[in-house]
Amino acid sequence: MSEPIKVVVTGAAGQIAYSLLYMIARGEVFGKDQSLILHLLDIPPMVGVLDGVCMELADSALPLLHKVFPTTDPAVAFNDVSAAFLVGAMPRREGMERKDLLSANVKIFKAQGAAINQYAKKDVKVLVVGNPANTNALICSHYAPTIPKENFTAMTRLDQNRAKAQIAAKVGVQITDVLNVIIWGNHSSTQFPDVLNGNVKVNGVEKSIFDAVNNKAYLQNEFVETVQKRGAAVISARKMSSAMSAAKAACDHMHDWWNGTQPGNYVSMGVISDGSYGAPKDIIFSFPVEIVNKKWKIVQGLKLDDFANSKLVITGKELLEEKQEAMSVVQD
Ligand SMILES: NC(=O)c1ccc[n+]([C@@H]2O[C@H](COP(=O)([O-])OP(=O)(O)OC[C@H]3O[C@@H](n4cnc5c(N)ncnc54)[C@H](O)[C@@H]3O)[C@@H](O)[C@H]2O)c1
Ligand SMILES: O=C(O)C[C@H](O)C(=O)O
Repeated sequence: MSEPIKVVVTGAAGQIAYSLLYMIARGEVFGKDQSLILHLLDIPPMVGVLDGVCMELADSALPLLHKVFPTTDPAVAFNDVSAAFLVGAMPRREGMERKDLLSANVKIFKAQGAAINQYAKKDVKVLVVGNPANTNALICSHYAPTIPKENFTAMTRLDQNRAKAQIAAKVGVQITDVLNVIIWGNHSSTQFPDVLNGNVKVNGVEKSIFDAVNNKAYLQNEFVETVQKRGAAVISARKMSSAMSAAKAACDHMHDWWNGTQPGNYVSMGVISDGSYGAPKDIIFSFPVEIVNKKWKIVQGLKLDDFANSKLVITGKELLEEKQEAMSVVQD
Protein backbone atom coordinates (compact mmCIF):
# COMPACT_ATOMS: atom_id res chain seq x y z
CA MET A 1 0.00 0.00 0.00
CA SER A 2 1.49 3.43 -0.97
CA GLU A 3 1.70 6.44 1.37
CA PRO A 4 -1.69 8.17 1.52
CA ILE A 5 -2.37 11.10 -0.78
CA LYS A 6 -4.64 13.97 0.17
CA VAL A 7 -7.66 14.53 -2.04
CA VAL A 8 -10.25 17.29 -1.60
CA VAL A 9 -13.88 17.17 -2.70
CA THR A 10 -15.83 20.43 -2.45
CA GLY A 11 -19.61 20.46 -2.23
CA ALA A 12 -19.09 17.31 -0.19
CA ALA A 13 -22.57 17.44 1.33
CA GLY A 14 -24.22 17.68 -2.09
CA GLN A 15 -25.75 15.10 -4.38
CA ILE A 16 -22.84 14.50 -6.78
CA ALA A 17 -20.44 14.09 -3.88
CA TYR A 18 -22.69 11.48 -2.33
CA SER A 19 -21.85 9.11 -5.22
CA LEU A 20 -18.37 10.48 -5.90
CA LEU A 21 -16.92 10.02 -2.43
CA TYR A 22 -17.75 6.34 -2.39
CA MET A 23 -16.18 5.75 -5.81
CA ILE A 24 -12.98 7.61 -4.86
CA ALA A 25 -12.73 5.85 -1.50
CA ARG A 26 -13.22 2.45 -3.20
CA GLY A 27 -10.03 3.05 -5.22
CA GLU A 28 -11.70 3.60 -8.57
CA VAL A 29 -9.70 6.74 -9.35
CA PHE A 30 -6.25 6.50 -7.79
CA GLY A 31 -6.01 2.72 -7.70
CA LYS A 32 -6.71 -0.15 -5.36
CA ASP A 33 -3.29 0.19 -3.66
CA GLN A 34 -3.41 3.92 -3.03
CA SER A 35 -4.54 4.89 0.44
CA LEU A 36 -6.31 8.22 0.78
CA ILE A 37 -6.91 11.10 3.14
CA LEU A 38 -10.14 12.78 2.10
CA HIS A 39 -10.74 16.48 2.77
CA LEU A 40 -14.43 17.33 2.53
CA LEU A 41 -15.32 21.00 2.06
CA ASP A 42 -18.79 22.48 2.30
CA ILE A 43 -20.37 25.66 3.68
CA PRO A 44 -21.41 26.21 7.33
CA PRO A 45 -25.17 25.54 6.87
CA MET A 46 -24.27 22.06 5.58
CA VAL A 47 -22.13 20.96 8.54
CA GLY A 48 -24.81 18.61 9.87
CA VAL A 49 -25.23 16.89 6.50
CA LEU A 50 -21.45 16.68 6.17
CA ASP A 51 -21.31 14.89 9.51
CA GLY A 52 -23.80 12.37 8.20
CA VAL A 53 -21.67 11.80 5.09
CA CYS A 54 -18.64 11.20 7.34
CA MET A 55 -20.63 8.70 9.42
CA GLU A 56 -21.57 6.81 6.25
CA LEU A 57 -17.99 6.81 4.97
CA ALA A 58 -16.86 5.35 8.30
CA ASP A 59 -19.68 2.80 8.26
CA SER A 60 -18.69 1.69 4.76
CA ALA A 61 -15.49 0.22 6.27
CA LEU A 62 -13.34 1.18 3.29
CA PRO A 63 -9.81 -0.23 3.52
CA LEU A 64 -8.14 2.56 1.48
CA LEU A 65 -9.62 5.35 3.55
CA HIS A 66 -6.95 6.45 5.98
CA LYS A 67 -8.67 9.56 7.35
CA VAL A 68 -11.51 11.95 6.58
CA PHE A 69 -11.44 15.66 7.45
CA PRO A 70 -14.76 17.50 7.09
CA THR A 71 -14.29 21.27 7.10
CA THR A 72 -15.77 24.61 6.11
CA ASP A 73 -12.34 26.25 5.95
CA PRO A 74 -10.67 26.33 2.50
CA ALA A 75 -7.25 26.66 4.17
CA VAL A 76 -7.77 23.24 5.77
CA ALA A 77 -9.52 21.73 2.76
CA PHE A 78 -6.82 22.55 0.23
CA ASN A 79 -3.82 21.98 2.48
CA ASP A 80 -1.23 19.82 0.70
CA VAL A 81 -3.76 18.17 -1.63
CA SER A 82 -2.61 16.27 -4.72
CA ALA A 83 -6.01 16.23 -6.40
CA ALA A 84 -9.06 18.47 -6.15
CA PHE A 85 -12.60 17.74 -7.28
CA LEU A 86 -14.33 21.14 -7.32
CA VAL A 87 -17.98 20.18 -7.25
CA GLY A 88 -19.37 22.71 -4.76
CA ALA A 89 -21.53 25.22 -6.64
CA MET A 90 -25.17 25.95 -7.25
CA PRO A 91 -26.85 23.61 -9.79
CA ARG A 92 -29.25 24.97 -12.43
CA ARG A 93 -32.98 24.43 -12.32
CA GLU A 94 -35.38 23.68 -15.15
CA GLY A 95 -35.42 26.38 -17.84
CA MET A 96 -31.97 27.78 -17.00
CA GLU A 97 -28.80 27.58 -19.09
CA ARG A 98 -25.61 26.69 -17.18
CA LYS A 99 -24.17 30.15 -17.86
CA ASP A 100 -27.09 31.64 -15.86
CA LEU A 101 -25.17 30.33 -12.82
CA LEU A 102 -22.11 32.36 -13.68
CA SER A 103 -22.62 35.36 -11.43
CA ALA A 104 -23.48 33.16 -8.41
CA ASN A 105 -20.78 30.53 -8.88
CA VAL A 106 -17.76 32.27 -10.33
CA LYS A 107 -16.90 33.97 -7.03
CA ILE A 108 -16.61 30.56 -5.36
CA PHE A 109 -13.93 29.65 -7.90
CA LYS A 110 -12.08 32.92 -7.41
CA ALA A 111 -11.82 32.21 -3.66
CA GLN A 112 -10.93 28.57 -4.16
CA GLY A 113 -8.30 29.42 -6.79
CA ALA A 114 -6.63 31.69 -4.25
CA ALA A 115 -6.77 28.96 -1.59
CA ILE A 116 -5.36 26.36 -3.98
CA ASN A 117 -2.56 28.78 -4.84
CA GLN A 118 -1.70 29.19 -1.19
CA TYR A 119 -2.21 25.72 0.28
CA ALA A 120 -2.26 22.95 -2.34
CA LYS A 121 0.71 21.02 -3.73
CA LYS A 122 2.16 22.82 -6.74
CA ASP A 123 1.41 19.83 -8.96
CA VAL A 124 -2.20 19.52 -7.76
CA LYS A 125 -4.61 18.25 -10.41
CA VAL A 126 -7.81 20.28 -10.37
CA LEU A 127 -11.04 19.07 -11.94
CA VAL A 128 -13.87 21.62 -12.02
CA VAL A 129 -17.33 20.07 -12.10
CA GLY A 130 -19.42 23.01 -10.77
CA ASN A 131 -21.12 24.95 -13.57
CA PRO A 132 -20.41 26.79 -15.76
CA ALA A 133 -17.45 24.42 -15.51
CA ASN A 134 -15.14 25.73 -18.26
CA THR A 135 -15.31 29.33 -17.14
CA ASN A 136 -15.13 28.46 -13.45
CA ALA A 137 -11.93 26.51 -14.19
CA LEU A 138 -10.49 29.51 -16.02
CA ILE A 139 -11.24 31.82 -13.11
CA CYS A 140 -9.87 29.33 -10.61
CA SER A 141 -6.61 29.11 -12.55
CA HIS A 142 -6.42 32.89 -12.90
CA TYR A 143 -6.39 33.25 -9.11
CA ALA A 144 -3.78 30.50 -8.70
CA PRO A 145 -0.85 31.99 -10.60
CA THR A 146 1.80 29.78 -8.97
CA ILE A 147 0.19 26.61 -10.31
CA PRO A 148 0.61 25.71 -14.00
CA LYS A 149 -2.46 26.46 -16.13
CA GLU A 150 -2.31 22.87 -17.42
CA ASN A 151 -3.33 21.70 -13.93
CA PHE A 152 -6.82 23.23 -14.20
CA THR A 153 -9.37 21.25 -16.18
CA ALA A 154 -13.15 21.24 -16.63
CA MET A 155 -15.38 18.23 -16.94
CA THR A 156 -16.80 17.34 -20.36
CA ARG A 157 -16.39 13.62 -19.75
CA LEU A 158 -20.07 13.30 -18.89
CA ASP A 159 -20.88 14.64 -22.37
CA GLN A 160 -18.41 12.18 -23.90
CA ASN A 161 -19.99 9.30 -21.98
CA ARG A 162 -23.46 10.43 -23.06
CA ALA A 163 -22.36 10.63 -26.70
CA LYS A 164 -20.83 7.15 -26.55
CA ALA A 165 -24.00 5.76 -25.02
CA GLN A 166 -26.13 7.26 -27.81
CA ILE A 167 -23.90 5.77 -30.52
CA ALA A 168 -23.72 2.36 -28.81
CA ALA A 169 -27.52 2.24 -28.66
CA LYS A 170 -27.92 3.41 -32.26
CA VAL A 171 -25.47 0.84 -33.68
CA GLY A 172 -26.49 -1.89 -31.23
CA VAL A 173 -23.06 -2.51 -29.66
CA GLN A 174 -21.62 -2.30 -26.16
CA ILE A 175 -20.27 0.99 -24.79
CA THR A 176 -16.71 -0.42 -24.87
CA ASP A 177 -17.03 -0.89 -28.63
CA VAL A 178 -17.32 2.88 -29.24
CA LEU A 179 -14.01 4.74 -29.51
CA ASN A 180 -12.83 8.32 -29.84
CA VAL A 181 -16.05 10.28 -29.75
CA ILE A 182 -14.96 13.87 -29.08
CA ILE A 183 -16.56 16.76 -27.23
CA TRP A 184 -15.36 20.15 -28.46
CA GLY A 185 -15.77 23.44 -26.64
CA ASN A 186 -18.03 24.37 -23.78
CA HIS A 187 -19.93 22.13 -21.34
CA SER A 188 -23.11 23.84 -22.48
CA SER A 189 -25.74 23.54 -25.15
CA THR A 190 -23.22 24.87 -27.72
CA GLN A 191 -20.81 21.95 -27.20
CA PHE A 192 -20.06 19.92 -30.31
CA PRO A 193 -20.18 16.14 -29.89
CA ASP A 194 -18.23 14.89 -32.90
CA VAL A 195 -18.00 11.39 -34.35
CA LEU A 196 -16.01 12.23 -37.48
CA ASN A 197 -12.85 10.67 -36.05
CA GLY A 198 -14.57 7.97 -34.01
CA ASN A 199 -14.78 4.24 -34.61
CA VAL A 200 -17.05 1.46 -33.53
CA LYS A 201 -16.47 -2.30 -33.37
CA VAL A 202 -19.26 -4.27 -34.98
CA ASN A 203 -18.91 -8.04 -34.67
CA GLY A 204 -15.22 -7.55 -33.90
CA VAL A 205 -14.59 -5.43 -37.01
CA GLU A 206 -13.65 -1.75 -36.50
CA LYS A 207 -15.30 0.79 -38.80
CA SER A 208 -15.93 4.52 -38.70
CA ILE A 209 -18.95 5.63 -36.71
CA PHE A 210 -20.10 7.49 -39.80
CA ASP A 211 -20.20 4.27 -41.84
CA ALA A 212 -21.67 2.18 -39.03
CA VAL A 213 -24.53 4.62 -38.41
CA ASN A 214 -24.88 5.45 -42.10
CA ASN A 215 -27.20 8.38 -41.42
CA LYS A 216 -25.56 11.79 -41.74
CA ALA A 217 -28.79 13.66 -40.96
CA TYR A 218 -29.09 11.82 -37.64
CA LEU A 219 -25.42 12.40 -36.74
CA GLN A 220 -25.57 16.12 -37.54
CA ASN A 221 -28.94 16.85 -35.94
CA GLU A 222 -30.67 14.49 -33.50
CA PHE A 223 -27.44 13.04 -32.10
CA VAL A 224 -25.82 16.45 -31.55
CA GLU A 225 -28.94 17.94 -29.97
CA THR A 226 -29.58 14.95 -27.72
CA VAL A 227 -26.09 15.21 -26.23
CA GLN A 228 -26.19 19.02 -26.02
CA LYS A 229 -29.50 18.90 -24.15
CA ARG A 230 -29.06 15.74 -22.08
CA GLY A 231 -28.37 17.64 -18.85
CA ALA A 232 -31.64 19.55 -19.26
CA ALA A 233 -33.50 16.31 -20.05
CA VAL A 234 -32.23 14.76 -16.79
CA ILE A 235 -33.27 17.87 -14.83
CA SER A 236 -36.72 17.76 -16.40
CA ALA A 237 -37.12 14.09 -15.44
CA ARG A 238 -35.48 14.08 -12.00
CA LYS A 239 -36.18 17.66 -10.97
CA MET A 240 -32.52 17.65 -9.95
CA SER A 241 -29.43 17.69 -12.10
CA SER A 242 -27.48 14.56 -12.97
CA ALA A 243 -25.50 13.19 -10.05
CA MET A 244 -24.62 9.50 -10.38
CA SER A 245 -23.49 9.90 -13.99
CA ALA A 246 -21.68 13.14 -13.14
CA ALA A 247 -19.80 11.41 -10.32
CA LYS A 248 -18.87 8.53 -12.62
CA ALA A 249 -17.60 10.96 -15.25
CA ALA A 250 -15.54 12.86 -12.66
CA CYS A 251 -13.93 9.57 -11.68
CA ASP A 252 -13.26 8.68 -15.33
CA HIS A 253 -11.66 12.10 -15.92
CA MET A 254 -9.35 12.02 -12.90
CA HIS A 255 -8.61 8.30 -13.34
CA ASP A 256 -7.31 8.87 -16.86
CA TRP A 257 -5.38 11.99 -15.85
CA TRP A 258 -3.73 10.08 -13.02
CA ASN A 259 -3.15 6.77 -14.80
CA GLY A 260 -2.88 7.77 -18.48
CA THR A 261 -4.85 6.84 -21.59
CA GLN A 262 -4.37 3.80 -23.83
CA PRO A 263 -2.37 4.59 -27.00
CA GLY A 264 -4.70 5.81 -29.75
CA ASN A 265 -7.55 6.30 -27.31
CA TYR A 266 -8.64 9.94 -26.80
CA VAL A 267 -10.64 11.42 -23.97
CA SER A 268 -12.28 14.84 -23.84
CA MET A 269 -11.25 17.38 -21.23
CA GLY A 270 -11.75 21.11 -20.88
CA VAL A 271 -8.15 22.39 -20.91
CA ILE A 272 -6.40 25.69 -21.46
CA SER A 273 -6.56 26.43 -25.17
CA ASP A 274 -3.37 26.99 -27.18
CA GLY A 275 -5.42 27.85 -30.28
CA SER A 276 -5.41 24.30 -31.69
CA TYR A 277 -8.09 23.69 -34.33
CA GLY A 278 -8.74 27.44 -34.51
CA ALA A 279 -10.24 27.60 -31.00
CA PRO A 280 -9.71 30.94 -29.23
CA LYS A 281 -6.62 30.94 -27.02
CA ASP A 282 -6.64 31.31 -23.24
CA ILE A 283 -10.07 29.89 -22.53
CA ILE A 284 -10.85 26.44 -21.13
CA PHE A 285 -12.00 24.58 -24.24
CA SER A 286 -12.80 20.88 -24.47
CA PHE A 287 -10.38 19.05 -26.76
CA PRO A 288 -9.50 15.43 -27.38
CA VAL A 289 -6.40 14.66 -25.31
CA GLU A 290 -4.00 11.79 -24.75
CA ILE A 291 -2.34 11.45 -21.35
CA VAL A 292 1.11 10.09 -20.50
CA ASN A 293 2.90 10.45 -17.15
CA LYS A 294 0.03 12.54 -15.75
CA LYS A 295 0.42 15.14 -18.55
CA TRP A 296 -2.29 15.69 -21.13
CA LYS A 297 -1.58 16.67 -24.73
CA ILE A 298 -4.14 17.85 -27.27
CA VAL A 299 -4.44 15.29 -30.08
CA GLN A 300 -3.33 17.01 -33.29
CA GLY A 301 -4.10 16.42 -36.96
CA LEU A 302 -7.71 15.25 -36.69
CA LYS A 303 -10.01 15.94 -39.61
CA LEU A 304 -12.76 18.52 -39.21
CA ASP A 305 -15.25 19.28 -41.99
CA ASP A 306 -17.02 22.61 -42.59
CA PHE A 307 -19.95 21.57 -40.41
CA ALA A 308 -17.63 20.76 -37.51
CA ASN A 309 -15.61 23.94 -37.95
CA SER A 310 -18.77 26.05 -37.84
CA LYS A 311 -19.77 24.36 -34.57
CA LEU A 312 -16.35 25.03 -33.02
CA VAL A 313 -16.68 28.72 -33.88
CA ILE A 314 -20.05 28.94 -32.07
CA THR A 315 -18.89 27.26 -28.87
CA GLY A 316 -15.60 29.20 -28.82
CA LYS A 317 -17.52 32.47 -29.15
CA GLU A 318 -19.73 31.54 -26.20
CA LEU A 319 -16.68 30.80 -24.07
CA LEU A 320 -15.14 34.18 -24.92
CA GLU A 321 -18.39 35.87 -23.88
CA GLU A 322 -18.48 33.88 -20.62
CA LYS A 323 -14.86 34.82 -19.92
CA GLN A 324 -15.63 38.49 -20.35
CA GLU A 325 -18.68 38.32 -18.10
CA ALA A 326 -16.84 36.27 -15.46
CA MET A 327 -13.95 38.72 -15.38
CA SER A 328 -16.34 41.61 -14.81
CA VAL A 329 -18.07 39.69 -11.98
CA VAL A 330 -14.85 38.81 -10.14
CA GLN A 331 -13.41 42.28 -10.53
CA ASP A 332 -16.50 43.93 -8.97
N1 LIG B 1 -19.58 19.48 -15.52
C1 LIG B 1 -20.59 18.60 -15.46
O1 LIG B 1 -20.70 17.72 -16.32
C2 LIG B 1 -21.61 18.65 -14.35
C3 LIG B 1 -22.51 17.60 -14.20
C4 LIG B 1 -23.46 17.64 -13.18
C5 LIG B 1 -23.52 18.74 -12.33
N2 LIG B 1 -22.64 19.75 -12.50
C6 LIG B 1 -22.63 20.90 -11.58
O2 LIG B 1 -22.03 20.49 -10.34
C7 LIG B 1 -22.46 21.39 -9.30
C8 LIG B 1 -22.89 20.59 -8.08
O3 LIG B 1 -24.03 19.83 -8.36
P1 LIG B 1 -24.81 19.01 -7.23
O4 LIG B 1 -25.94 18.35 -7.91
O5 LIG B 1 -23.87 18.22 -6.42
O6 LIG B 1 -25.39 20.22 -6.37
P2 LIG B 1 -25.89 20.21 -4.83
O7 LIG B 1 -26.64 21.46 -4.64
O8 LIG B 1 -26.52 18.91 -4.50
O9 LIG B 1 -24.52 20.27 -4.04
C9 LIG B 1 -23.68 21.37 -4.11
C10 LIG B 1 -22.98 21.47 -2.76
O10 LIG B 1 -22.00 22.50 -2.88
C11 LIG B 1 -22.00 23.21 -1.64
N3 LIG B 1 -21.36 24.50 -1.81
C12 LIG B 1 -21.90 25.66 -2.21
N4 LIG B 1 -20.98 26.65 -2.16
C13 LIG B 1 -19.83 26.09 -1.72
C14 LIG B 1 -18.54 26.59 -1.43
N5 LIG B 1 -18.25 27.89 -1.59
N6 LIG B 1 -17.61 25.73 -0.98
C15 LIG B 1 -17.89 24.43 -0.79
N7 LIG B 1 -19.11 23.89 -1.04
C16 LIG B 1 -20.07 24.72 -1.49
C17 LIG B 1 -23.48 23.26 -1.27
O11 LIG B 1 -23.64 23.58 0.10
C18 LIG B 1 -23.91 21.85 -1.62
O12 LIG B 1 -23.72 20.96 -0.54
C19 LIG B 1 -23.55 22.25 -9.93
O13 LIG B 1 -22.99 23.49 -10.31
C20 LIG B 1 -23.97 21.44 -11.15
O14 LIG B 1 -24.56 22.26 -12.14
C21 LIG B 1 -21.69 19.72 -13.47
O1 LIG C 1 -27.20 20.14 -16.90
C1 LIG C 1 -26.82 20.54 -15.80
O2 LIG C 1 -27.12 21.65 -15.37
C2 LIG C 1 -26.00 19.62 -14.94
C3 LIG C 1 -24.83 19.08 -15.68
O3 LIG C 1 -24.04 20.09 -16.22
C4 LIG C 1 -25.21 18.07 -16.71
O4 LIG C 1 -24.73 18.15 -17.83
O5 LIG C 1 -25.98 17.14 -16.38
